Amino acid sequence: METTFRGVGVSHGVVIGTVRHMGTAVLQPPDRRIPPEAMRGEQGRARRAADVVAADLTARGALAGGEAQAVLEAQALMAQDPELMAEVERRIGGGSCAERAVFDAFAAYRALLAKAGEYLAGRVADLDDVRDRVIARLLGVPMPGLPDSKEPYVLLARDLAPADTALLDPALVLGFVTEQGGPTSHSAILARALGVPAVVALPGATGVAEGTVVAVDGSTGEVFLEPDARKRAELERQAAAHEAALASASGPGATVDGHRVPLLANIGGPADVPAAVAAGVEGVGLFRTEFLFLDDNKQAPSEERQVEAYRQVFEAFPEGRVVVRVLDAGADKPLDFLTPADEPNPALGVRGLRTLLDHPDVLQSQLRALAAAAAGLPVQLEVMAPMVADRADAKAFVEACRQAGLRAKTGAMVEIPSAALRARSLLQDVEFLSLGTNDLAQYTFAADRQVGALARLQDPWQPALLDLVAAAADAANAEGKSCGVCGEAAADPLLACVLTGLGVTSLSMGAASLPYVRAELARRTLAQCRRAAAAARAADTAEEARTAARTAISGTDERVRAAAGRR
Ligand SMILES: C=C(OP(=O)(O)O)C(=O)O
Ligand SMILES: [Mg+2]
Repeated sequence: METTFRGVGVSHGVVIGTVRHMGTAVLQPPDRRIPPEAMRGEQGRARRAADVVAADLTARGALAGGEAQAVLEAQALMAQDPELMAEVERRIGGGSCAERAVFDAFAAYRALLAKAGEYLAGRVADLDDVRDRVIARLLGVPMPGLPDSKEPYVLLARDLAPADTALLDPALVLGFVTEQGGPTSHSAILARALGVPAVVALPGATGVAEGTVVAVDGSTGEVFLEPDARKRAELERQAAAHEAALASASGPGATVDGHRVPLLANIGGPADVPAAVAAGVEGVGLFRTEFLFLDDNKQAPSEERQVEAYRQVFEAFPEGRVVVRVLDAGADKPLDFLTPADEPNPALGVRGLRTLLDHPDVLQSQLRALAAAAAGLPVQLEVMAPMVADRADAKAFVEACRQAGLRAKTGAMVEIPSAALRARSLLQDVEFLSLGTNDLAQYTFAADRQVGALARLQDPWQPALLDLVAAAADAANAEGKSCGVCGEAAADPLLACVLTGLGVTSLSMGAASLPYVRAELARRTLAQCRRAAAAARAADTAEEARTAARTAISGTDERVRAAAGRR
């Protein structure tokens, strides 16, 4: 029978596929004692498990080829190492069960390797992986790490760490569902970057059995187990209608009655530029520069390296607008050489602009590199600071830009409620605002964005968050300045219309979301967007705001009819 679960949809689209689990590393198996008559059988079980793991590693090596093959073959040899197997059998002879004997024998071998200098010590991680695989095989649980599958699948996991996601093969992962993570977590941002449907914060997701067929609707957050033929047909129809709507919209962002809302890209470096250009973005609304600094946790990258990376991005958008955010270190992006190690609450500590004002040399070097990279190019460079709290912060940032000789528009990110409430005061110094709704939600609701259990409070449809967006947009409007959104809120098509109705002047998002936002905006008039915005703000909960906006926006409008008549 079909069962439906609901989590938080974070990456659009519908997909139907077979579930494969992300395996977790094996914890220490209990020391179950076995009677003497079971020992031979147990030794055979251990040998067979090691043989199967070795054969599997060799087969995967042959498939991968190159350097990966050498590594996997070396691991296969470890699994069958005669001395190691003899030690496993000796321990089983002493009364240990196979899982525990493997765990203890590998631990002894591991200690030897770790002591044996750099090269062998580097192989400790490979040895641990072999141990976890043999134990997983003995326990009959999924292998650790990403599933070994040649067939495309829907990945189920408690959460996905950046290290796991770096290895994801977009050709195999049809979509994913996680138990933890909120709309602004790593898993969600990655899903959007890959362009696969995803649902996060779904309690009990990992309880769904391997091999179950599921349909994942990344827009509504619904996950259907074993959908029947009728449900599949309905979902496929919806997906096809969606694709057709996407294909019909192109060009710059605008409502059907011609109110322009530039659609810009969020990028993390030059590697994200091709996808952004392919999606037809009108520029970059958020260039997160942290990527350059994360390579080396001990020092800032040289000015020359920075110039090279920035220039690559600027050259890709000749005459386009590129909004660069200066380094946002601290909290979820700590850097050893900048972030204090002893903060009791790093999200409320020295991060973002606060870090840079404490390290003016790092800020000056970055601003000089930006100026040098833009020199002689027609790019419209805008530079903004993360985590601006008040006018003193805004003033200090503008002054730093002036000192570095940077000729660019200067702006402030609105990520702290104080900045939204006093936006007009910030705008006496900066030339534009950009709403970072991920952090703005975190600080408005005192809800850590990394904690999946608080997903309800990080929902960007929360009316209190919409009130703060309206306050910032109204202030910018009154000052004749721009106010964009570059947080994940801009990637939700219906919410993008609401933000437009609230008066924001541009929307910046991961490239994969852009066609959905463009298509939705192109179906609505500005008046409809405004009605949806008013209805959402009048609601009391995020869920009610979503429903109210959906109802308000779908009412017919004279200008829609007029626009349709002209076509
Ligand atoms: C865009 C934002 O910045 P980041 O997600 O990089 O903190 C935000 O906080 O909304
Ligand atoms: Mg932020």
